[in-house]
Amino acid sequence: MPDARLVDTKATFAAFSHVLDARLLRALADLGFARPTLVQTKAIPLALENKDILARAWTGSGKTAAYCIPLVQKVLNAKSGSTGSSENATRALILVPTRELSEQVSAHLKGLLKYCDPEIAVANVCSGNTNHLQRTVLADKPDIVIATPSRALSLLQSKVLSLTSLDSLVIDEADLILSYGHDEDIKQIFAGGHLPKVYQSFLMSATMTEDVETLKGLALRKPVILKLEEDEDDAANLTQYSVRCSEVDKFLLTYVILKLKLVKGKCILFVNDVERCYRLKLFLEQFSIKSCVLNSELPLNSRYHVVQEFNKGVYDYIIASDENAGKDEEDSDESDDESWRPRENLKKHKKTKGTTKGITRKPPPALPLSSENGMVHPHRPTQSRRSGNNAEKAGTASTEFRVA
Ligand SMILES: Nc1ncnc2c1ncn2[C@@H]1O[C@H](COP(=O)(O)OP(=O)(O)OP(=O)(O)O)[C@@H](O)[C@H]1O
Repeated sequence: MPDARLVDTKATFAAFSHVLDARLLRALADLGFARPTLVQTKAIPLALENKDILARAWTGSGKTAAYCIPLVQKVLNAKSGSTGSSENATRALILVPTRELSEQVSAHLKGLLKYCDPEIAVANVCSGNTNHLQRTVLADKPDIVIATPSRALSLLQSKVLSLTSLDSLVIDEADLILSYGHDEDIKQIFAGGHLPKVYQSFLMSATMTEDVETLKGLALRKPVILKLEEDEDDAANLTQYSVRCSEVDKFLLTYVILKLKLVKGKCILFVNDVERCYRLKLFLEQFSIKSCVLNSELPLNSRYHVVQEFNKGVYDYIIASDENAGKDEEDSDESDDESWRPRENLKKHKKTKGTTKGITRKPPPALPLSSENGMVHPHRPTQSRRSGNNAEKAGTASTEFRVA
């Protein structure tokens, strides 16, 4: 449920009955969506007028439905035969940075399509299905495809996915997608002749970053820009402290900070490389401070296990490394886990130092972590950042600090 301040109290979904299919309205009612959020009120009619949209609104403000509702409606229109052919064709592609998000979007669409099944088919090609299964699913030309850019590109290049009938392209989490190492893939999707000449694009983002500007140039033509957040940026909610000390004192200082509870509650400690994770863990163990280690050398299952243990309270401290272990993730099963990418916080941190631009197929696959109510998630939490802030006020959220 979005923050009450993000809901449009003057609007109802019923007011969209002239543009939205009754089945969609029924599904929205079943989902408990009585009123649209602000971003939905603005985006839905504009999207149905085929405008390119850049929507910037807080996490948890309902951006997913803001593009999914018009997407579904447009597919229904196209399939009704009045505005197009009823032949099977992929008409919408939703690009997301991580598999986790693809699952959320897929679940959301499933709810919206409750009464349109089987008329509209959705394929989430980020999920753990085998290539063979994905080929079979895509052979039926599902109406809506959800993919990470790397997956979409490989399916396009192998001609398993065809976008010749594409009506709508969505880039969700546009502020994160490039920092998750997808920049080359995205460029190739746009430059590789995979897209038709005319289609509508949506860029959905929680923040306005240089990456969003880059994507805007690539994906949008004369977009309507919806800016539905206050001019408050994340940094306004953060306090950053730094202590200059010698290398030999760093671990000791970390111990003192934890021991004296200068940092309260759960804590994520960032270090520069994998080896240092273990060194700091061993160091803290000498003082009976238990911690767990999280880095890109651990297998996927272990990483999730570590995060779960942290969330359950088995450990109060995660020592995490940003270092890219350098393994070729492209062909392994784990390549699907694109949640193992730098966190937006890290990106912003680097940005302030002016070092993020020109990302190629990098970047250090830092951490899939974000914290919400003290819980760590392998992805940015879906709740409003504001609720995260409240949690911090309540003293329950985790803290992050860097032992460089
Ligand atoms: N109009 C609405 N009425 C009630 N609940 C809603 C409405 N729109 C969205 N929600 C719910 O609010 C929550 C947050 O929505 P959503 O995940 O779409 O936000 P978002 O802006 O896309 O966030 P993110 O930036 O993380 O992608 C979800 O649980 C969603 O089901």
